[in-house]
This record gives sequence, C-alpha cells and structure tokens, in this order.
Amino acid sequence: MQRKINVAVIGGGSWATALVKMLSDNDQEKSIFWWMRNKDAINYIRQYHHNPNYLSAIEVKIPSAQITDDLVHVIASCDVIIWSIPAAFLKNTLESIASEQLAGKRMISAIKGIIPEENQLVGDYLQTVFDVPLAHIAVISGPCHAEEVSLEKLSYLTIASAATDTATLFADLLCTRYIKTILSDDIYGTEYGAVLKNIYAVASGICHGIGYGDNFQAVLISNAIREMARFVAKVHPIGRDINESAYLGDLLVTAYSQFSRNRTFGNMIGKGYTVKSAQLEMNMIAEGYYASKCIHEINKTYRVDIPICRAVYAILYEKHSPHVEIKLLAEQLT
Ligand SMILES: NC(=O)c1ccc[n+]([C@@H]2O[C@H](COP(=O)([O-])OP(=O)(O)OC[C@H]3O[C@@H](n4cnc5c(N)ncnc54)[C@H](O)[C@@H]3O)[C@@H](O)[C@H]2O)c1
Ligand SMILES: O=P(O)(O)OC[C@H](O)CO
Repeated sequence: MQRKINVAVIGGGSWATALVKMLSDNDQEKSIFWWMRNKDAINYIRQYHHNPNYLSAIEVKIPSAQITDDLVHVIASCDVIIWSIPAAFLKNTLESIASEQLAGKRMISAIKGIIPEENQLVGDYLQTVFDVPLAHIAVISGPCHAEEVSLEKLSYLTIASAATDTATLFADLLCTRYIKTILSDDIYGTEYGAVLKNIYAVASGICHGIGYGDNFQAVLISNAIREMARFVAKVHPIGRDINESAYLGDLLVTAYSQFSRNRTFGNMIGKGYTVKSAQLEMNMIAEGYYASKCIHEINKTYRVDIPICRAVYAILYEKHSPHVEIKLLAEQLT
C-alpha cells in the first residue's frame, strides 16, 4: 500500500496551477500544499477556488489553510516539493531558506530556465547551494502547455532523474487520465533541452513577426534541433535520442503553438516591440529571454556552434535589428 505524502507546489503561475490540477486529479492519496507570493490571489483562491490570474477555469480543490505565502511552513510540512516559478525569481524566493530545511526532501524542477545570476541549471543550483543530493532531484519536461492541461487534453510529461526511484515517485504523482508520464535518466540533457527550446521559440516568434512563412519556420526548427543536439552532446555527452518528446517534442510544441509564451514574446520583438514593452504586454514570463544571455555566457566555455542562439542574443541583448540578424542567420541555415 502506498504511504500518504505531503506535496508542495511552489509558484502561482500557469504551470503551478496546472500542476495543482494534475496532483488533484491523480489517484494516489496525498495532501497538497500550494505556495505563492501574491496574497490577493491566495485570498481569492481560498474564497472562490480558482486562481484569478492564471488558468482561472481550473477548480482548486485544496483546503484553504494549505494555500499560503508562508514558504517555511510549506517546506516544513511536505516530503516532496515541486518548484514551478520562473528561474529568474527562484534565488530571491529561496532567500529565507537554509539547506537544513530542504534536507531529506525529494524535489522536482518544473522550471525550464537557468538561474541568471549563477548561469546554473535549477538542479545544479539545488545541489550546489542547498546540498540536495542529485538522487533526490528530478526535472519535469516534455511538450505540455498548462492551457491544454486545463482543458484535459492528452499530454506526455518526461520525468528525468539520475535515480529511478525519484523519477518514479514523481511520475506516479503526476499521471492522470489525460497525463502520461515517461521516465528518463538524462537529467542534464532534459534540462538543457528545455532551456534551449525556449530560445528557439523566441527565434520562431521573431521570424513570424518579421513575416517569414511556414516554409522558413520548418527549416529554422530543423536547424534548431540539430543545434540543440550539438550543444547538449557537448555539455553532457551521453547516448540519447534527440527525437524523443522531451527534446524534439517540446521544441515543436513551443515553436508552433498559439499558447507559447516564448513564441509570443519573439513575435512581438519581430513586430518591433522593445524587450521592455513586450514583457510589459505579457502577464507571463518568457524564459527564453533570460536563457538567451545564460546560454551565451555558458557557451564561452563550451564554444559550440549555435547560430540560432547567437542571433537571438544579438537581437535581445545587443539591440541588433531583427531583420538584419535573421537575414544573416538565414544564410547559415541548411
Ligand atoms: N506555462 C506552461 O505551459 C509551462 C509548461 C512547462 C514548464 N513551464 C515552466 O514553468 C515555470 C513557471 O512558468 P509559468 O508558465 O507558470 O509562469 P507564468 O508565465 O504563467 O506566470 C509568471 C509567474 O511568475 C511570477 N512572477 C512574475 N514576476 C515575479 C517576481 N518579480 N518575483 C517572483 N515571481 C514573479 C508570477 O507570480 C507568476 O507566478 C517556467 O520556468 C516555465 O518555463 C511552464
Ligand atoms: O511554449 P512556452 O514558451 O509557453 O513554454 C511552455 C512549455 O515549456 C511547453 O512545453
């Protein structure tokens, strides 16, 4: 018989809201705790059982007392933790938390980003700063938009961990009628793949915003998966099939879907918005913006040929013209 466990979801955005739904719809007996920083949203959810800001159609079935902005309490109450806030805000959020408070807990990163100040993957950050053993860490990836979880559209999540029991723990917690879970041991490749696909989605959006068509997009994405394969093979050289859902699948959904934050952000840049104005226009976070700078920095060590990432970096951080930069990139695509 499975033991009842307490699960924490950390974050108040679309993905955290979708994860709460998955956990609630999953059959395994458990208690769900939900942390978010926005007090007004907490009060609203306690009263009306819907997140007012993200995926508000989802009914939240957690007891009110377990929805809180008290991070210390939530962490102390739970055996397992799901991190689901954009990477750029994780360091700040964990400011008040010490390693001892995370000791013995299993955790999974649902974050598809890099800690900007450290240029570290979330898994690495949890290991190096909080002494969480690698075997206690997993990551969630795969092509899955929160909006489609809300609609209960069949989706596949890849749960990657160096330890099979940790991957299985989270796979068992998240599977539902509409969510299938796939296990992987490629934790670094899965995390880097998810970070890179966000940059490629920004590129895809930029090209669409400028006016390039479907024919060009297909060539861009074909080059993007080869670029991802080169980069991931260099930073974590193990055998993997880059065509699996966690890599190619996630790249395709983010590059083509109407729900993609990163593509939407890129589209605005292609249409002439500044980074600031595009960010202000969105109630959501495009991780690819932050990831672009991090990958640029990290690649100073690895020196992989990543022309699409380089073009996105030049547009977002060096203020190069999207028209000129994509024209130059187009000369290099094959
Ligand atoms: N949305 C999805 O479909 C999806 C799917 C898989 C993975 N993810 C990943 O989940 C993570 C969370 O993304 P999301 O889609 O839930 O976010 P979102 O774009 O829906 O919402 C933004 C979140 O960022 C928070 N935020 C904004 N400014 C902040 C600040 N200054 N300090 C602290 N928090 C702040 C907001 O409160 C909100 O919770 C990201 O890494 C994303 O890549 C998202
Ligand atoms: O497509 P985005 O940019 O909204 O990212 C969301 C998820 O990573 C898709 O799997």
